[in-house]
Amino acid sequence: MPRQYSNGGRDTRRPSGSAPIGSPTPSGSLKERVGALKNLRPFLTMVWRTSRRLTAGSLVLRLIRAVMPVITLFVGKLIIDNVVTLVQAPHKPETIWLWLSSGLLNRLILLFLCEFALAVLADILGRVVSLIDSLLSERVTNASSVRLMEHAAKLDLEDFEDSEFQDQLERARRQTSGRMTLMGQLFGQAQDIVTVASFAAGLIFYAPWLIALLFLALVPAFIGEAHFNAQSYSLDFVRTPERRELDYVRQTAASVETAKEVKIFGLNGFLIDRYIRLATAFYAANRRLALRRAGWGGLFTAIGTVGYYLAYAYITWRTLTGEFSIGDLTFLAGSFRRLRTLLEGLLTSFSSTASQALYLNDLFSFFEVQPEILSPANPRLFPNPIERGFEFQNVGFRYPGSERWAVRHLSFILHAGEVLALVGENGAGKTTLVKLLTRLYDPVEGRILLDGHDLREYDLETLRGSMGVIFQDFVRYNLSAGDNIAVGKIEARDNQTRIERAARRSQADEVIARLPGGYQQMIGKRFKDGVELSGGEWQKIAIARAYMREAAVLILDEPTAALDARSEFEVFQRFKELSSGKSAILISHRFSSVRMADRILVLAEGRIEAAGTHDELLAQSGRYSELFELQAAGYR
Ligand SMILES: Nc1ncnc2c1ncn2[C@@H]1O[C@H](COP(=O)(O)OP(=O)(O)OP(=O)(O)O)[C@@H](O)[C@H]1O
Repeated sequence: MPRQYSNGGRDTRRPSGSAPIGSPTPSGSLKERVGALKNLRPFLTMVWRTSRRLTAGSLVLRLIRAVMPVITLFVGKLIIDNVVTLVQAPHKPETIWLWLSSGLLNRLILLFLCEFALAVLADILGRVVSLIDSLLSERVTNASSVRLMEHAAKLDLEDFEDSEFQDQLERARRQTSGRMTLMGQLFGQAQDIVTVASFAAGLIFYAPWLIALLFLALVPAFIGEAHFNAQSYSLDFVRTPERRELDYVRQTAASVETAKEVKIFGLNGFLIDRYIRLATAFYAANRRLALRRAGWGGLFTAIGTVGYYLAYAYITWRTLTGEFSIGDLTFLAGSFRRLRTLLEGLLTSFSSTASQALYLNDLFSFFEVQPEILSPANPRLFPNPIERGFEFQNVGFRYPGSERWAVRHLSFILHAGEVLALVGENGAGKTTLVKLLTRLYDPVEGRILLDGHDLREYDLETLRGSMGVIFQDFVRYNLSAGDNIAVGKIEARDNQTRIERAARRSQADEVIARLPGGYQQMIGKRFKDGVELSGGEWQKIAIARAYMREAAVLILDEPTAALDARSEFEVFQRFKELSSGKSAILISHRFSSVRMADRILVLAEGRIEAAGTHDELLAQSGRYSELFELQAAGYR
């Protein structure tokens, strides 16, 4: 059941592989950008919910700051007018002391003090606002990252295995930190609007049509900005797969996980070439856009500058005719200049806000992806104990996007308390069967029953909680040895007795006893003082996770391939003893281990080819005995 990954209403589903860099979807059209403004509301709600105090603080202080420029400029005008009056006075005192004692300077001194106080206040407010903004934006980044992780945790495995979903996740992940400039920008816009209004009020009083001239002069710059921002977004959007590949290549070329193989195979050159090829394509596309943007941007700004000088000439002329005072001239020219800069900034930031809102689509549309594997409205509780067991009834499953059935017509029962082994060649469908049993996927055909009821009727959390599964590609957590076991039941992380019991059961206790830090020892090489383990040692630790869970169903999907023959034998013998009373599945390619199971299912090409005990299957002289003989011959 292929699903559609939402991306702001655009259909970007395309065949796997990637669009060439610079392909024109999405368009980032005006309609699309205006539509994206709806994202600002949930975004601002997210900011507000993160910290009401900081958000309100930032806004209030910004509003105070907003009116300060016009007041400062006006005080400047009063100072100049006052100076002009004093200069023109017929009898001027001769020394500074006489000036001061005459009282003529009182008004000027007061105005100076005012301007000084305003400058200091503006500086303090500016610093406090940027402090608040940086604290707030860090908190918003953290909060949205947490929300992203929480949401990702709800989604299906199917989602994670889909490359388009990975692109979407990558875009969303970038937005958690990437959009923080947006917050400052929106708040800044609110502040600038108030400042513009205050300057405009002054200008309207003196020369209303100057404002019209100003707007006209700025329109081309605005349209240009909007256009290039949209282009930039669509370039970014279509390049997500390449960007992920770029990150992947960089990570592969330089990480602890890959260093061994990269060195031995001498892959550095290959990886670096690949990186350079991708990065060069990125650079070329970026450069093209940057050059066009710079060219057009320069032209549009020049139009704005012409507008400014026309207005300046007009004000100067009216000052010459005596209609405006020298103070008026400085105030008006200053207001006009500031207004132009502010409006230019505002118009471009409006356009960039609209584009950034497009980026928010990536984040919010990720939150809209809903899991399909869910608990029903009135779920059944997992039976304790399991009475009859699990029954596969004609189960078939195809991976999304695949024409081939990974398993089909599977019908068998895993009885309560039974240890069942699955054997079969690579790709036979063993892991898929386990994924279906644990509801990582739901069957496409048929159904799986637990004690007579469809698995889908049970509460998903308790169902998964009742299963201790270790896959062949289990995770090697760069955590302490104890925590590596505790992840099997993270709620019991502080229960050291339980951790040690699980370790004994999987023989991980012997591994841990040799570690310098014991259970506290950091394992894996990623962090300081980490100790690397051998493949088999990692597996023993991972198997302990299954015991840590103390679950009703135990499944080992071949996490034992790296164990030496004796260890695997012991691990499985113990697994058999410990799973008494539990239903268990073990998957292994070693017949010495498989033969311990109560019953063995032989899978071939997604179907059950034979079933029985070791001896029964040998007697049938089918694939099982053939594979057994092959392996036995290797030891003779
Ligand atoms: N995530 C996936 N998406 C698409 N196809 C998959 C996926 N995982 C497995 N398959 C396909 O399903 C089939 C069964 O795979 P499965 O992993 O169940 O085999 P297996 O018996 O566990 O093999 P092995 O012994 O190698 O672990 C294979 O043909 C494989 O290519």
